[in-house]
Amino acid sequence: MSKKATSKTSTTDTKKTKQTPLMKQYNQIKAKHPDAILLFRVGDFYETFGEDAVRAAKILDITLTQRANGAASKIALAGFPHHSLDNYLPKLVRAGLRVAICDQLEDPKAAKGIVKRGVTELVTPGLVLGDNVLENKKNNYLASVYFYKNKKYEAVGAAFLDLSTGEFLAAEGEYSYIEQLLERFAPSEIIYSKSNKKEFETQVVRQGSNFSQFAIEEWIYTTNFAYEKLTKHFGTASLKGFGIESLHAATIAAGAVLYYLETTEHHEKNHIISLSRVEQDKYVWLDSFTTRNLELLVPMHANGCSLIEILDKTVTPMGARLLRKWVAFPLKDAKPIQNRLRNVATLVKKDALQGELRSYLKEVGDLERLISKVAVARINPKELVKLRDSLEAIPPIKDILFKSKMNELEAIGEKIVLNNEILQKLQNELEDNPPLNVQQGTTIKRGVNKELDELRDISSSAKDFLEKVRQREIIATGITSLKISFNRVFGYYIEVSNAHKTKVPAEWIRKQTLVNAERYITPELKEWEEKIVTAEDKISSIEYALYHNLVSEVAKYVRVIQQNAKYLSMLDALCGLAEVAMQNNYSEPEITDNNILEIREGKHPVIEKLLPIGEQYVPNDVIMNPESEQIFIITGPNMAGKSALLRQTALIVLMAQIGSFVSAKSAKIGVVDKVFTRVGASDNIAKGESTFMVEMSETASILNNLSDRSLVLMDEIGRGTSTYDGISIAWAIVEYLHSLPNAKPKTLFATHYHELNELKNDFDRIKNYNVSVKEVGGKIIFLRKLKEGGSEHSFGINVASLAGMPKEVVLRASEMMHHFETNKFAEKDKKTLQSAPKNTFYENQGSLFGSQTDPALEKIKDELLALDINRLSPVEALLKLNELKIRVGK
Ligand SMILES: Nc1ncnc2c1ncn2[C@@H]1O[C@H](COP(=O)(O)OP(=O)(O)OP(=O)(O)O)[C@@H](O)[C@H]1O
Repeated sequence: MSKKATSKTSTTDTKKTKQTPLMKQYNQIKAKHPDAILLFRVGDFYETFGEDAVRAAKILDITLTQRANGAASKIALAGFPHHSLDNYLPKLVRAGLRVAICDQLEDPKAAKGIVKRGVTELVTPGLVLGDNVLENKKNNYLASVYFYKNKKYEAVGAAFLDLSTGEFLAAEGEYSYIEQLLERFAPSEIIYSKSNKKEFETQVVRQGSNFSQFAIEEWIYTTNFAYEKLTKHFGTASLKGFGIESLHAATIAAGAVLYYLETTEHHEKNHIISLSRVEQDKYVWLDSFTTRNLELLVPMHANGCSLIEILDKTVTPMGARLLRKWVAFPLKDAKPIQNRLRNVATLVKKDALQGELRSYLKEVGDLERLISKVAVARINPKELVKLRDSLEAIPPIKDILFKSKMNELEAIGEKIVLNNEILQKLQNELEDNPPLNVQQGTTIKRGVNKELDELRDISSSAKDFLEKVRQREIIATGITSLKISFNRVFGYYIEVSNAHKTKVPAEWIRKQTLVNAERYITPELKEWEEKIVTAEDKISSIEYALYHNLVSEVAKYVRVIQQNAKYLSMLDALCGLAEVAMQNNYSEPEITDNNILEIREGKHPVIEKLLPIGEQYVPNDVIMNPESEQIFIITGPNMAGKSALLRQTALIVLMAQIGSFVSAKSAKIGVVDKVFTRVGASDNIAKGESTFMVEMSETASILNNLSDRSLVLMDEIGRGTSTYDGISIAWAIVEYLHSLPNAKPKTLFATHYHELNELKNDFDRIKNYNVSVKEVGGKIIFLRKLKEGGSEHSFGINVASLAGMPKEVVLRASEMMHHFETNKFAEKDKKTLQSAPKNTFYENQGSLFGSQTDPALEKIKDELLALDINRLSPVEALLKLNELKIRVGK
C-alpha cells in the first residue's frame, strides 16, 4: 500500500469537550497506556490515531490519513482489517514496540450508545504468544533485573520468564554473574525498577544487547510485595521449595515479573508452575565476551556459524531450545556430564533405535508450547489436533525406550507418563481437520452431543431442501440459470440473470438489481432461512462451548504434559547429539577428576564444517598439565591457525562439558570451571571506549577471577598498543599467570611477540609452541601443525602479498625488513631481553599481594583496588600503569 502525505497531528487534549464520543473513549484508554501503540477496534478495523498512527504507518507501510475529531481538530489515522492482526502485530513487536490491543467488549448491535471497549492484551517484546513473532528454536524471555543494596545486603537479582513455555527462572549474585545470564538468555525485554535507573543504564544498557526496556514503579520492587505475589501464585507458604527463600534480590525480581504479567492483561498463568533457581555453582563461568567470542550461540559475523548451529540436529523445537540452553550453560560437575555422555553413547551405539525414536519425536513437535496455549486458553482447533498427534506419538516412544534394555533409556521411559484418558477424549471428540477458528467449520465430531447432531441434520436437510426448491423453480419458470444464494443483508435469495427477467413469477419480491441480474426473495425461502440460520447459530454456540470445554479438560493435564515435554525434549536433545556425533565422526570424551587436558587430533568443530570442498582440516594435539605444561606460548605467522587452535581447544572442552561427543580423535577432559578468552584490540568503538582500554579491562577481569581449573585463552593480548608496551604487558601477564599462589590456570597465549619465547627459560611450566608453515620459493605454505618450539618469523609480508597488496608495498616492505635484519635488530632485542630485570615479586612471597608484601606494595594494592577502570581514559590508564611500573621497579 502506498503512503499518503502525513499531516500535522494532534492527540487531542485541548478541546476535550468538542471531541467525538469515539475519540473521547479512545483518549481515555490511551491515557492508561501512554507507552504503547494502541490498536483500537472500530468495527472490522484496528485503528491507530495521532502519533501512534504516524509510527504504525511507517512500520507497517499502511496508509496514513486523517479523521475528523468533532471540532477538536483533525487527527492522523492509520488502520488495518481486524483479521490481519496476525500479520501486522509481529511487525510492531519486532520493531521493539509495546502494543495494547483494545477490543469491543460487547456486541455492537446490542450496545446502547458507544460500544464498550477495553484493552484485552498488552503485547510487549518479552510477552509474546503468537507463533509468528516467536522463533521456534529459541526461547523468548522477559527478564527482570534488580540491584538490591542496603546496609546489610547487597546483590543483583534477575528473573527470566518465557511466557510461551511457562519456564520461570531466578538468580542472584554479583552483576558479573547476572551479566553472563543476560548474555546467554538474551531476553527480548528487560524490566527494572525506576529506583535502579542509574545502575540499569551504567551496567545493563552498557552491555549493549538487543532488548527493549521498561521501568516499573519502585514499590513493586520490594521484598514483601514480591514474596506475597510469588507465594500466592504458586499456592505455597514460603519460597523454600524454589531455593530462593533467602535470596531477596532474586525474589524481588521474580515478583515484579508476575506483577508485569497482570498489568499487561496476562491473567492466565496456570502454566507457570514452578520457579527454578539458576545456580552459579552448577555451570561453567563464561563471561559475555567469551560466550560471544567462542560463537557458542550467535556467530560474530553475518555469514558466520555458531556452535549451536553445528550441534543442533534435534527434530522438535522444544528439543532445539533445550539444547541451546545446554550449549549456553556447560556443566561443571563431572557426574551430570557423564550421565549425559552415557546417554549419547548409548544412542550412538543403538543408532537404529535412535532413528526410530527420532521419527516419533518429529510427530511430537512442540508439545511444550502447545500445552502452554492450552493453559492460557489460546489454542485454536488446528493446534489442538497437533497436540493430539503429539500425545499419540508418546506411547510408541515409551515402548522403544523400554525395549532398548538399556538402563539409561529405560530411566527416561519411566519418567514419561501416558495420558491415555485425555488422548482418547481428543481422539473421540475433535475433528481431524478442523478450521483455524472454532466458528468457521466443523470442530467437534459427530456423536459427541445429541443436540448438535440434530441441529446439523436440520441444517443439512434444509440445505437439501433449498436445492429441491431450486430444481422445482427451474422447471416451473424455465429459468435454467436460476441460483439460490445467501448474503448477510437479506439472507437467502433467488438470482435471475437479466436474460430471464421476464419469466419471474409475480409473487417473488425483488430485493436488488445488479448490472446483469436481479435478486428476489420468497416467503418460502424466508421460512427455511429462519430454520437454517437458527440451527447454524445454535450449532456454532454449542460447538464453541464444547470446544472450550474440551480445552479446559486438557488444561487439567498441563502439569503432567509439561513434564512429558521436559523429558521428550531431553530425549530429542540427546538423540540430536548422538546424530551429530555419528555424522561428524566425533568421539566420546573421557571426563576426569584431575586437572589434565589431553586432546588428540582435535579439530575446530565449526571451521571444519565450513572449509571449501577438497580442503581438509588439519587436526592437532593439545596436552596440558598444570604441573608441567601450564602455559603455551604459541607463535606462528599470520593466518597460520593460532586463533583457530585456541578456540578449538575451548570448544572441545565445552562440548564435552555440555555432554556432547567432541571433534577430536580422543579427549581426556579434567573438568574446567571457568573459560576466559580475550582477543587483543577487539573493536568496541560503538561503546565509546578505546579498543586498548577494553582489551586491558577485559584482561584485568580475567586476572581477577582465575581459579585452578580455569582455561584461559589469550589471543594477541597487548597488540593494541606500541610494541614495547605490548610486549611488556604480555610478558607481565604471562609471569602473573605462572606465579599465582593457589591456581595454575591452563593458558594458551597466542602472540606475534616472539620475544615471549624467552620466558620459558625462567619459568618451568611455560612451553613454547608454534603453528608451522613452510617457505618454498618465497611463498608460504600453511601446514597448520602445532609443533614444539617458538617461531622466528611472522611472514606478515608474505601474507600481505597473498592478500593482494600492491607489489610496490610488498617489495618496499621486504627491503625494509632486510635492512632491519642485517642491522641485527633481532639479536639486539634478544640481548636486551636476556638482561631484562628479573621479576622478584613472586619470589619467596608466593604472590604479588601475598602476606609478606612490603608497605609500598600494600599501598599500590589499595590504589589498584580503588581504581574504577570504567572511568579511566586510555591515556590515564597507561600513565597509571607506567607510574605503577616505575614504583614497583624501584
Ligand atoms: N588446523 C587447520 N586446518 C585447516 N585450516 C585451518 C586450520 N587452522 C586454521 N585454518 C584456516 O586458517 C584461517 C586462519 O586461521 P587463524 O585465524 O587461526 O590464524 P592466526 O594464526 O590466528 O592468524 P593471525 O595471526 O593473522 O590472527 C582460518 O580461518 C581457517 O580457515
